[in-house]
Amino acid sequence: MREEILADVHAVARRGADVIADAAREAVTARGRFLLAISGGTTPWLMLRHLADLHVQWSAVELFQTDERIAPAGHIERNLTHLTHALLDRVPEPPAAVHAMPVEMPDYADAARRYADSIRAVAGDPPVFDLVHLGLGEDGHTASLVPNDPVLDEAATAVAVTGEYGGRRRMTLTYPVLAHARRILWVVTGAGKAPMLNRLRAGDQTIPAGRVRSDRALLLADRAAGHLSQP
Ligand SMILES: O=C1O[C@H](COP(=O)(O)O)[C@@H](O)[C@H](O)[C@H]1O
Repeated sequence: MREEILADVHAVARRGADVIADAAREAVTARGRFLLAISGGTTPWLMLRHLADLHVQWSAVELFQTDERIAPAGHIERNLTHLTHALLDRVPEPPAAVHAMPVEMPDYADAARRYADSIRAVAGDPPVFDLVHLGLGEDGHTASLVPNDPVLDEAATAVAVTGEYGGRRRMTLTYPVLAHARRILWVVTGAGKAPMLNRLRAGDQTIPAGRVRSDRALLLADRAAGHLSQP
């Protein structure tokens, strides 16, 4: 995994936006479209605000979600709510498509199947995203690949639903999809992430994030998260 340790959250957000915009230009030039999956939590939104200001051919971008909390439309805990405010409300033209995880459907298993179908229809089988953005939880989770959940062993499907985690069930992309991505962009900030980030960098497969393929990955971290622990 390549890595860049930057001064602070603002530098990470700006660099993350630049990396995504560059990847978009490259993908659009090479293949006429850019397939992007964005994670949730709290870290991505500053980066996406910067991204909205950069030159990207949005009409060639298909946007997917890496994970989503099962909650009503517009709920503050929904990643889509923040994605909308940070990016979709700000871009000069709408993306070609925004593929929101259908977490309002009553049958979660059916919802996951439908999302997997829509990914396959756009990104192929196995699906290949141009860029998947990932964050890192303080417990080592990434996307909603959360500790001690059967979702970690899902190899047969691109999308799965977790048990309750932090008060909500969640829908998530699974490891096989992440493994086929052309690029993975890790964006990790804050001192609270330092212990897990060190384990991720060490390739510790006992944490969920450590099981994501690392050879096509770029890590952007601020100094607070990215300082190396003493041996
Ligand atoms: O719950 C989640 O947490 C992780 C980490 O979020 P962060 O804001 O601490 O970076 C995130 O990557 C994931 O998508 C999200 O649902």
